[in-house]
Amino acid sequence: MKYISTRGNVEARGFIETVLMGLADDGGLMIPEEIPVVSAATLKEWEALSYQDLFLKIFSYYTNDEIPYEDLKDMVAKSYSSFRNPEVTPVQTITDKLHILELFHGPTFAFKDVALQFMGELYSYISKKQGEIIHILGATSGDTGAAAIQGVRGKEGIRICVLHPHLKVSKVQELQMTTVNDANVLNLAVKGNFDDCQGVIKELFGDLDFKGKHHLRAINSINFVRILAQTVYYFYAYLQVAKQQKLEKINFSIPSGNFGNVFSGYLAKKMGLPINKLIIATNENNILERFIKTGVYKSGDFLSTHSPSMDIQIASNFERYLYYFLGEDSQKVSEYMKKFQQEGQIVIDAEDLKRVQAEFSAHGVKNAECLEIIGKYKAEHDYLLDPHTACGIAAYETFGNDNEVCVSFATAHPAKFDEAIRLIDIKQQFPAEIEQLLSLPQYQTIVNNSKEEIVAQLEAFYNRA
Ligand SMILES: Cc1ncc(COP(=O)(O)O)c(C=O)c1O
Ligand SMILES: N[C@@H](CCOP(=O)(O)O)C(=O)O
Repeated sequence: MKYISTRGNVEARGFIETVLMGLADDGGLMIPEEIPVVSAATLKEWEALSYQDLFLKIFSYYTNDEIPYEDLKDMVAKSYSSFRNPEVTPVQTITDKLHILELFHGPTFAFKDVALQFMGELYSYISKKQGEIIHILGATSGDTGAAAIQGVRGKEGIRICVLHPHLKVSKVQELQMTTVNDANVLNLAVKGNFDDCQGVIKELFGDLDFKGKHHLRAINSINFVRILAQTVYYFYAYLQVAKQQKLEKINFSIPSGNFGNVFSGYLAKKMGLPINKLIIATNENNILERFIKTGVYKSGDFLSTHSPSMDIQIASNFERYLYYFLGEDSQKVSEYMKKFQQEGQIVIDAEDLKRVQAEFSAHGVKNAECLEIIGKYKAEHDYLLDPHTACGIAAYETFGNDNEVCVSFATAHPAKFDEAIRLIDIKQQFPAEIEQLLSLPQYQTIVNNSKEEIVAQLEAFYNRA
Protein backbone atom coordinates (compact mmCIF):
# COMPACT_ATOMS: atom_id res chain seq x y z
CA MET A 1 0.00 0.00 0.00
CA LYS A 2 1.30 3.41 -0.96
CA TYR A 3 -0.03 6.78 0.10
CA ILE A 4 -0.52 9.86 -2.05
CA SER A 5 -1.59 13.45 -1.53
CA THR A 6 -5.07 14.76 -2.31
CA ARG A 7 -3.28 17.45 -4.36
CA GLY A 8 -1.16 15.01 -6.34
CA ASN A 9 2.25 16.63 -5.94
CA VAL A 10 3.91 14.25 -3.51
CA GLU A 11 5.65 11.06 -4.59
CA ALA A 12 3.85 7.96 -3.30
CA ARG A 13 5.08 6.96 0.17
CA GLY A 14 5.00 4.00 2.52
CA PHE A 15 3.10 3.86 5.82
CA ILE A 16 5.79 5.13 8.21
CA GLU A 17 6.88 7.94 5.90
CA THR A 18 3.23 8.97 5.62
CA VAL A 19 2.88 9.07 9.40
CA LEU A 20 6.03 11.19 9.68
CA MET A 21 4.97 13.53 6.89
CA GLY A 22 1.64 14.43 8.58
CA LEU A 23 0.39 17.23 6.35
CA ALA A 24 1.37 16.36 2.77
CA ASP A 25 4.35 18.39 1.58
CA ASP A 26 2.22 19.95 -1.19
CA GLY A 27 -0.29 21.27 1.36
CA GLY A 28 -2.79 18.45 0.75
CA LEU A 29 -3.70 15.49 2.93
CA MET A 30 -2.34 11.96 2.58
CA ILE A 31 -4.69 9.15 1.56
CA PRO A 32 -4.19 5.53 0.49
CA GLU A 33 -3.56 5.05 -3.22
CA GLU A 34 -6.24 2.36 -3.20
CA ILE A 35 -8.77 1.49 -0.52
CA PRO A 36 -8.86 -2.22 0.37
CA VAL A 37 -12.30 -3.84 0.36
CA VAL A 38 -13.37 -6.32 3.03
CA SER A 39 -15.81 -9.02 1.89
CA ALA A 40 -19.09 -9.78 3.66
CA ALA A 41 -17.69 -13.20 4.61
CA THR A 42 -14.62 -11.65 6.23
CA LEU A 43 -16.80 -9.19 8.04
CA LYS A 44 -18.83 -12.07 9.44
CA GLU A 45 -15.63 -13.78 10.64
CA TRP A 46 -14.60 -10.57 12.41
CA GLU A 47 -17.70 -10.68 14.66
CA ALA A 48 -15.84 -12.78 17.20
CA LEU A 49 -12.78 -10.53 17.44
CA SER A 50 -11.78 -8.38 20.38
CA TYR A 51 -11.28 -4.66 19.72
CA GLN A 52 -7.52 -5.15 19.68
CA ASP A 53 -7.65 -8.05 17.21
CA LEU A 54 -10.01 -6.14 14.95
CA PHE A 55 -7.58 -3.21 15.01
CA LEU A 56 -4.78 -5.55 13.91
CA LYS A 57 -6.86 -6.99 11.05
CA ILE A 58 -7.74 -3.54 9.72
CA PHE A 59 -4.24 -2.11 10.09
CA SER A 60 -2.69 -5.13 8.37
CA TYR A 61 -4.20 -3.88 5.09
CA TYR A 62 -2.36 -0.59 5.49
CA THR A 63 1.02 -1.09 7.15
CA ASN A 64 2.79 -3.00 4.34
CA ASP A 65 4.67 -5.13 6.86
CA GLU A 66 6.74 -2.05 7.68
CA ILE A 67 6.00 -2.91 11.30
CA PRO A 68 6.47 -6.60 12.22
CA TYR A 69 3.15 -8.13 13.36
CA GLU A 70 4.38 -8.89 16.89
CA ASP A 71 5.56 -5.28 17.34
CA LEU A 72 2.22 -3.93 16.14
CA LYS A 73 0.38 -6.32 18.43
CA ASP A 74 2.47 -5.17 21.36
CA MET A 75 1.75 -1.51 20.59
CA VAL A 76 -1.97 -2.14 20.29
CA ALA A 77 -2.05 -4.05 23.57
CA LYS A 78 -0.24 -1.21 25.36
CA SER A 79 -2.45 1.45 23.77
CA TYR A 80 -5.71 -0.04 25.00
CA SER A 81 -4.46 -1.27 28.38
CA SER A 82 -5.03 2.28 29.64
CA PHE A 83 -8.79 2.12 28.86
CA ARG A 84 -11.21 1.71 31.73
CA ASN A 85 -13.50 -0.64 29.78
CA PRO A 86 -12.18 -3.99 28.49
CA GLU A 87 -14.22 -3.58 25.30
CA VAL A 88 -12.42 -0.26 24.65
CA THR A 89 -15.48 1.27 22.92
CA PRO A 90 -18.57 -0.49 24.33
CA VAL A 91 -22.00 -0.18 22.75
CA GLN A 92 -24.96 0.83 24.95
CA THR A 93 -28.37 -0.09 23.63
CA ILE A 94 -30.93 2.63 24.20
CA THR A 95 -33.71 1.19 22.00
CA ASP A 96 -33.62 -1.43 19.25
CA LYS A 97 -33.15 1.43 16.80
CA LEU A 98 -30.62 3.50 18.75
CA HIS A 99 -27.28 2.42 20.14
CA ILE A 100 -24.66 4.67 21.68
CA LEU A 101 -21.01 3.89 21.01
CA GLU A 102 -19.11 5.08 24.08
CA LEU A 103 -15.79 6.42 22.90
CA PHE A 104 -14.79 8.06 26.18
CA HIS A 105 -13.26 5.28 28.24
CA GLY A 106 -9.65 6.30 27.61
CA PRO A 107 -7.33 8.32 29.88
CA THR A 108 -8.71 11.78 28.98
CA PHE A 109 -12.38 10.79 28.67
CA ALA A 110 -12.84 11.69 24.99
CA PHE A 111 -12.83 9.81 21.68
CA LYS A 112 -9.43 11.21 20.76
CA ASP A 113 -7.78 8.75 23.15
CA VAL A 114 -8.73 5.86 20.89
CA ALA A 115 -6.37 7.02 18.14
CA LEU A 116 -3.91 9.02 20.19
CA GLN A 117 -2.98 6.34 22.70
CA PHE A 118 -1.92 4.30 19.68
CA MET A 119 -0.17 7.22 18.03
CA GLY A 120 1.88 7.85 21.17
CA GLU A 121 3.07 4.23 21.06
CA LEU A 122 3.70 4.45 17.33
CA TYR A 123 5.79 7.62 17.53
CA SER A 124 7.77 6.16 20.40
CA TYR A 125 8.37 2.98 18.35
CA ILE A 126 9.49 4.93 15.26
CA SER A 127 11.74 7.13 17.37
CA LYS A 128 13.47 4.13 18.98
CA LYS A 129 13.67 1.89 15.90
CA GLN A 130 14.65 4.50 13.36
CA GLY A 131 16.30 7.13 15.55
CA GLU A 132 13.75 9.68 14.28
CA ILE A 133 13.39 12.94 16.15
CA ILE A 134 9.72 13.44 17.01
CA HIS A 135 8.73 17.05 17.65
CA ILE A 136 4.97 17.10 17.72
CA LEU A 137 3.05 20.23 16.86
CA GLY A 138 -0.73 20.18 17.26
CA ALA A 139 -3.79 22.40 17.49
CA THR A 140 -6.74 21.63 19.68
CA SER A 141 -10.18 22.82 20.63
CA GLY A 142 -9.58 20.86 23.84
CA ASP A 143 -9.70 17.11 23.39
CA THR A 144 -6.98 16.29 20.85
CA GLY A 145 -4.44 18.26 22.88
CA ALA A 146 -5.26 16.55 26.15
CA ALA A 147 -5.25 13.09 24.56
CA ALA A 148 -2.03 13.70 22.63
CA ILE A 149 -0.22 14.97 25.71
CA GLN A 150 -1.34 11.91 27.66
CA GLY A 151 -0.27 9.71 24.77
CA VAL A 152 3.33 10.95 24.72
CA ARG A 153 4.09 12.49 28.11
CA GLY A 154 7.34 11.22 29.56
CA LYS A 155 8.15 9.27 26.37
CA GLU A 156 11.81 9.44 25.47
CA GLY A 157 12.79 11.18 22.23
CA ILE A 158 9.44 13.01 21.88
CA ARG A 159 8.53 16.65 22.49
CA ILE A 160 5.04 18.02 22.09
CA CYS A 161 3.69 21.54 21.70
CA VAL A 162 -0.07 22.05 21.61
CA LEU A 163 -1.86 25.29 20.71
CA HIS A 164 -5.28 25.76 22.26
CA PRO A 165 -7.60 28.77 22.12
CA HIS A 166 -7.15 30.68 25.39
CA LEU A 167 -10.28 30.48 27.59
CA LYS A 168 -12.27 28.81 24.80
CA VAL A 169 -11.90 25.24 26.08
CA SER A 170 -13.75 23.78 29.08
CA LYS A 171 -12.12 24.02 32.52
CA VAL A 172 -11.49 20.27 32.66
CA GLN A 173 -9.95 20.26 29.17
CA GLU A 174 -7.68 23.15 30.17
CA LEU A 175 -6.64 21.36 33.35
CA GLN A 176 -5.98 18.08 31.55
CA MET A 177 -3.49 19.86 29.31
CA THR A 178 -1.97 22.47 31.56
CA THR A 179 -1.45 20.56 34.79
CA VAL A 180 1.17 18.47 32.98
CA ASN A 181 4.58 19.85 33.89
CA ASP A 182 6.78 17.36 32.04
CA ALA A 183 9.83 18.85 30.32
CA ASN A 184 8.74 17.45 26.95
CA VAL A 185 5.37 19.28 26.97
CA LEU A 186 4.63 22.90 25.98
CA ASN A 187 1.11 24.34 26.13
CA LEU A 188 0.53 27.55 24.21
CA ALA A 189 -2.76 29.28 24.99
CA VAL A 190 -3.46 31.41 21.91
CA LYS A 191 -5.62 34.53 22.13
CA GLY A 192 -7.83 33.44 19.26
CA ASN A 193 -10.08 30.54 18.31
CA PHE A 194 -9.41 26.96 17.18
CA ASP A 195 -9.39 27.92 13.49
CA ASP A 196 -6.58 30.39 14.24
CA CYS A 197 -4.57 27.66 16.00
CA GLN A 198 -5.14 25.17 13.17
CA GLY A 199 -4.32 27.88 10.60
CA VAL A 200 -0.92 28.58 12.18
CA ILE A 201 0.11 24.96 12.45
CA LYS A 202 -0.92 24.28 8.85
CA GLU A 203 1.18 27.25 7.77
CA LEU A 204 4.16 25.94 9.72
CA PHE A 205 3.77 22.41 8.35
CA GLY A 206 3.55 24.00 4.90
CA ASP A 207 6.89 25.77 5.40
CA LEU A 208 9.05 22.80 4.43
CA ASP A 209 12.30 24.39 5.67
CA PHE A 210 10.82 25.03 9.10
CA LYS A 211 9.16 21.62 9.18
CA GLY A 212 12.41 19.85 8.22
CA LYS A 213 14.63 21.90 10.51
CA HIS A 214 12.48 21.13 13.55
CA HIS A 215 11.35 17.60 12.60
CA LEU A 216 7.71 18.60 12.97
CA ARG A 217 5.23 15.73 13.31
CA ALA A 218 1.43 15.94 13.38
CA ILE A 219 -1.06 14.43 15.81
CA ASN A 220 -4.15 16.09 14.40
CA SER A 221 -6.43 14.31 11.98
CA ILE A 222 -4.37 15.76 9.14
CA ASN A 223 -2.30 12.65 9.91
CA PHE A 224 -3.81 9.67 8.08
CA VAL A 225 -3.08 7.26 10.92
CA ARG A 226 -5.55 9.18 13.10
CA ILE A 227 -8.25 8.57 10.51
CA LEU A 228 -7.42 4.90 10.18
CA ALA A 229 -7.39 4.26 13.93
CA GLN A 230 -10.85 5.86 14.15
CA THR A 231 -12.12 3.59 11.38
CA VAL A 232 -11.72 0.58 13.67
CA TYR A 233 -14.59 1.56 15.96
CA TYR A 234 -17.05 1.90 13.07
CA PHE A 235 -16.39 -1.75 12.28
CA TYR A 236 -16.48 -2.67 15.97
CA ALA A 237 -19.82 -0.93 16.53
CA TYR A 238 -21.41 -2.52 13.49
CA LEU A 239 -20.19 -5.99 14.49
CA GLN A 240 -21.45 -5.64 18.08
CA VAL A 241 -24.90 -4.54 16.94
CA ALA A 242 -24.97 -7.25 14.23
CA LYS A 243 -24.44 -9.85 16.95
CA GLN A 244 -27.52 -8.55 18.78
CA GLN A 245 -30.00 -8.02 15.98
CA LYS A 246 -30.59 -8.67 12.31
CA LEU A 247 -28.86 -5.88 10.46
CA GLU A 248 -28.55 -4.99 6.86
CA LYS A 249 -27.36 -1.45 6.75
CA ILE A 250 -26.62 0.90 9.58
CA ASN A 251 -26.56 4.66 10.10
CA PHE A 252 -24.03 6.51 12.22
CA SER A 253 -24.70 9.86 13.85
CA ILE A 254 -21.45 11.72 14.44
CA PRO A 255 -20.80 14.89 16.45
CA SER A 256 -18.59 16.78 14.02
CA GLY A 257 -16.15 19.66 13.74
CA ASN A 258 -12.97 18.94 11.80
CA PHE A 259 -14.70 16.15 9.79
CA GLY A 260 -12.07 13.61 10.90
CA ASN A 261 -14.50 11.26 12.59
CA VAL A 262 -16.98 11.39 9.70
CA PHE A 263 -14.21 10.80 7.20
CA SER A 264 -13.15 7.69 9.14
CA GLY A 265 -16.71 6.45 8.64
CA TYR A 266 -16.58 7.30 4.96
CA LEU A 267 -13.40 5.23 4.70
CA ALA A 268 -15.07 2.34 6.56
CA LYS A 269 -17.93 2.51 4.06
CA LYS A 270 -15.52 2.45 1.14
CA MET A 271 -13.87 -0.58 2.75
CA GLY A 272 -17.19 -2.40 2.52
CA LEU A 273 -18.87 -1.74 5.87
CA PRO A 274 -22.62 -1.65 5.11
CA ILE A 275 -23.26 1.94 6.11
CA ASN A 276 -26.41 3.61 4.87
CA LYS A 277 -26.17 7.23 6.00
CA LEU A 278 -23.48 9.15 7.82
CA ILE A 279 -25.37 11.75 9.85
CA ILE A 280 -23.26 14.82 10.50
CA ALA A 281 -24.16 16.61 13.71
CA THR A 282 -22.70 20.07 14.14
CA ASN A 283 -23.36 22.81 16.65
CA GLU A 284 -24.02 26.42 15.62
CA ASN A 285 -20.63 26.47 13.85
CA ASN A 286 -22.33 24.71 10.98
CA ILE A 287 -20.23 24.93 7.84
CA LEU A 288 -20.73 21.19 7.27
CA GLU A 289 -24.48 21.34 7.78
CA ARG A 290 -24.77 24.20 5.32
CA PHE A 291 -22.67 22.34 2.74
CA ILE A 292 -24.78 19.19 2.97
CA LYS A 293 -28.02 21.19 2.75
CA THR A 294 -27.08 23.79 0.13
CA GLY A 295 -23.88 22.71 -1.64
CA VAL A 296 -22.05 25.84 -0.49
CA TYR A 297 -18.94 25.27 1.62
CA LYS A 298 -18.24 28.63 3.23
CA SER A 299 -17.22 29.43 6.79
CA GLY A 300 -19.45 31.65 8.88
CA ASP A 301 -18.81 33.66 12.02
CA PHE A 302 -17.19 31.78 14.85
CA LEU A 303 -19.54 31.15 17.80
CA SER A 304 -18.76 29.84 21.29
CA THR A 305 -21.24 27.07 22.14
CA HIS A 306 -21.96 24.43 24.80
CA SER A 307 -19.92 21.97 22.74
CA PRO A 308 -16.62 23.89 22.49
CA SER A 309 -14.64 21.05 20.92
CA MET A 310 -16.84 21.40 17.85
CA ASP A 311 -16.43 25.17 17.64
CA ILE A 312 -14.71 24.86 14.29
CA GLN A 313 -15.47 26.73 11.09
CA ILE A 314 -12.94 25.20 8.71
CA ALA A 315 -13.24 21.42 8.62
CA SER A 316 -9.75 20.19 7.79
CA ASN A 317 -10.72 16.74 6.49
CA PHE A 318 -13.30 18.05 4.08
CA GLU A 319 -10.46 18.02 1.52
CA ARG A 320 -10.17 14.23 1.83
CA TYR A 321 -13.86 13.85 1.01
CA LEU A 322 -13.54 16.33 -1.84
CA TYR A 323 -10.88 14.08 -3.39
CA TYR A 324 -13.32 11.17 -3.68
CA PHE A 325 -16.25 13.39 -4.53
CA LEU A 326 -14.23 14.81 -7.45
CA GLY A 327 -13.49 11.35 -8.82
CA GLU A 328 -10.00 11.09 -7.30
CA ASP A 329 -8.84 13.96 -9.48
CA SER A 330 -6.07 15.71 -7.53
CA GLN A 331 -5.79 18.52 -10.05
CA LYS A 332 -9.43 19.42 -9.46
CA VAL A 333 -8.92 19.20 -5.67
CA SER A 334 -6.03 21.68 -5.94
CA GLU A 335 -8.22 24.02 -7.99
CA TYR A 336 -11.12 23.78 -5.54
CA MET A 337 -8.86 24.37 -2.53
CA LYS A 338 -7.22 27.34 -4.26
CA LYS A 339 -10.66 28.75 -4.94
CA PHE A 340 -11.60 28.27 -1.30
CA GLN A 341 -8.46 30.12 -0.21
CA GLN A 342 -8.97 32.98 -2.65
CA GLU A 343 -12.74 33.36 -2.72
CA GLY A 344 -13.66 31.84 0.66
CA GLN A 345 -16.12 29.31 -0.73
CA ILE A 346 -16.65 26.15 -2.74
CA VAL A 347 -19.98 25.73 -4.53
CA ILE A 348 -21.27 22.55 -6.14
CA ASP A 349 -24.25 22.25 -8.49
CA ALA A 350 -27.64 20.70 -7.81
CA GLU A 351 -26.84 17.35 -9.48
CA ASP A 352 -23.65 16.96 -7.45
CA LEU A 353 -25.47 17.97 -4.29
CA LYS A 354 -27.80 15.00 -4.78
CA ARG A 355 -24.75 12.69 -4.72
CA VAL A 356 -23.61 14.27 -1.46
CA GLN A 357 -27.07 13.98 0.07
CA ALA A 358 -27.28 10.31 -0.86
CA GLU A 359 -24.43 9.62 1.57
CA PHE A 360 -24.80 12.25 4.27
CA SER A 361 -27.49 14.02 6.27
CA ALA A 362 -26.67 16.96 8.50
CA HIS A 363 -28.22 18.82 11.38
CA GLY A 364 -26.84 21.92 13.12
CA VAL A 365 -27.85 21.85 16.76
CA LYS A 366 -28.62 25.09 18.54
CA ASN A 367 -27.52 25.57 22.16
CA ALA A 368 -31.08 25.32 23.50
CA GLU A 369 -31.76 22.07 21.63
CA CYS A 370 -28.50 20.61 22.93
CA LEU A 371 -29.50 21.23 26.56
CA GLU A 372 -33.04 20.00 25.94
CA ILE A 373 -31.71 16.67 24.61
CA ILE A 374 -29.39 16.25 27.60
CA GLY A 375 -32.36 16.78 29.94
CA LYS A 376 -34.59 14.46 27.93
CA TYR A 377 -32.16 11.52 27.84
CA LYS A 378 -31.38 11.90 31.54
CA ALA A 379 -35.09 11.87 32.38
CA GLU A 380 -36.22 9.18 29.94
CA HIS A 381 -33.20 6.84 29.82
CA ASP A 382 -31.20 7.84 32.90
CA TYR A 383 -28.27 8.40 30.54
CA LEU A 384 -26.22 11.58 30.90
CA LEU A 385 -25.00 12.87 27.55
CA ASP A 386 -22.16 15.33 27.19
CA PRO A 387 -23.07 18.32 24.97
CA HIS A 388 -21.17 16.97 21.92
CA THR A 389 -22.85 13.59 22.23
CA ALA A 390 -26.16 15.41 22.63
CA CYS A 391 -25.65 17.03 19.23
CA GLY A 392 -25.27 13.55 17.73
CA ILE A 393 -28.44 12.36 19.43
CA ALA A 394 -30.35 15.47 18.33
CA ALA A 395 -29.33 14.75 14.73
CA TYR A 396 -30.39 11.11 15.13
CA GLU A 397 -33.78 12.27 16.41
CA THR A 398 -34.11 14.56 13.40
CA PHE A 399 -33.39 11.85 10.83
CA GLY A 400 -34.05 8.53 12.57
CA ASN A 401 -36.97 6.47 11.32
CA ASP A 402 -38.51 3.23 12.51
CA ASN A 403 -36.90 1.13 9.79
CA GLU A 404 -33.30 2.13 10.36
CA VAL A 405 -30.80 1.25 13.06
CA CYS A 406 -28.42 3.99 14.15
CA VAL A 407 -25.26 4.09 16.21
CA SER A 408 -24.74 7.53 17.69
CA PHE A 409 -21.28 8.40 18.99
CA ALA A 410 -20.65 9.46 22.57
CA THR A 411 -17.48 11.42 21.90
CA ALA A 412 -16.82 12.69 25.42
CA HIS A 413 -17.70 12.04 29.04
CA PRO A 414 -20.13 14.61 30.53
CA ALA A 415 -17.69 15.45 33.35
CA LYS A 416 -15.50 17.25 30.81
CA PHE A 417 -18.28 19.73 30.09
CA ASP A 418 -19.93 20.39 33.41
CA GLU A 419 -20.36 24.09 32.51
CA ALA A 420 -23.21 23.08 30.18
CA ILE A 421 -24.63 20.28 32.32
CA ARG A 422 -24.96 22.64 35.31
CA LEU A 423 -27.17 24.96 33.26
CA ILE A 424 -29.96 22.42 33.44
CA ASP A 425 -29.45 21.78 37.14
CA ILE A 426 -28.01 18.31 36.80
CA LYS A 427 -25.35 17.53 39.36
CA GLN A 428 -22.84 14.92 38.34
CA GLN A 429 -20.16 13.13 40.26
CA PHE A 430 -16.74 13.59 38.67
CA PRO A 431 -14.57 10.54 38.10
CA ALA A 432 -11.61 10.58 40.53
CA GLU A 433 -9.13 11.16 37.66
CA ILE A 434 -10.91 14.43 36.83
CA GLU A 435 -11.65 15.48 40.42
CA GLN A 436 -7.97 15.36 41.34
CA LEU A 437 -7.07 17.82 38.57
CA LEU A 438 -9.04 20.62 40.23
CA SER A 439 -6.37 21.33 42.86
CA LEU A 440 -3.26 21.08 40.69
CA PRO A 441 -1.12 24.04 39.51
CA GLN A 442 -1.25 24.94 35.80
CA TYR A 443 1.59 25.48 33.33
CA GLN A 444 0.89 27.31 30.08
CA THR A 445 2.22 30.22 28.09
CA ILE A 446 -0.33 32.72 26.85
CA VAL A 447 0.51 34.14 23.42
CA ASN A 448 -1.11 36.48 20.93
CA ASN A 449 -2.58 35.05 17.76
CA SER A 450 0.66 35.86 15.99
CA LYS A 451 2.68 33.42 13.91
CA GLU A 452 5.91 35.23 14.88
CA GLU A 453 5.23 34.90 18.62
CA ILE A 454 4.31 31.24 18.25
CA VAL A 455 7.41 30.52 16.15
CA ALA A 456 9.63 32.16 18.79
CA GLN A 457 8.13 29.90 21.47
CA LEU A 458 8.58 26.84 19.30
CA GLU A 459 12.20 27.64 18.40
CA ALA A 460 13.05 27.99 22.09
CA PHE A 461 11.22 24.76 22.99
CA TYR A 462 12.53 22.50 20.24
CA ASN A 463 16.10 23.84 20.56
CA ARG A 464 16.17 23.41 24.33
CA ALA A 465 18.97 21.02 25.39
C1 LIG B 1 -15.91 15.68 22.06
C2 LIG B 1 -15.78 15.91 20.60
N1 LIG B 1 -16.79 15.58 19.80
C3 LIG B 1 -16.73 15.77 18.47
C4 LIG B 1 -15.63 16.35 17.88
C5 LIG B 1 -15.62 16.52 16.39
O1 LIG B 1 -14.84 15.54 15.76
P1 LIG B 1 -14.18 15.82 14.35
O2 LIG B 1 -13.26 16.98 14.54
O3 LIG B 1 -13.43 14.58 14.04
O4 LIG B 1 -15.25 16.14 13.40
C6 LIG B 1 -14.54 16.72 18.68
C7 LIG B 1 -13.32 17.34 18.14
O5 LIG B 1 -12.81 17.06 17.13
C8 LIG B 1 -14.60 16.45 20.06
O6 LIG B 1 -13.56 16.73 20.83
N1 LIG C 1 -12.07 18.88 18.35
C1 LIG C 1 -10.70 18.71 18.11
C2 LIG C 1 -10.17 19.60 17.03
C3 LIG C 1 -8.98 19.00 16.35
O1 LIG C 1 -9.39 17.90 15.63
P1 LIG C 1 -8.45 16.78 15.05
O2 LIG C 1 -9.32 15.59 14.97
O3 LIG C 1 -7.98 17.27 13.75
O4 LIG C 1 -7.29 16.58 15.97
C4 LIG C 1 -9.96 18.84 19.44
O5 LIG C 1 -10.51 18.43 20.43
O6 LIG C 1 -8.87 19.36 19.49
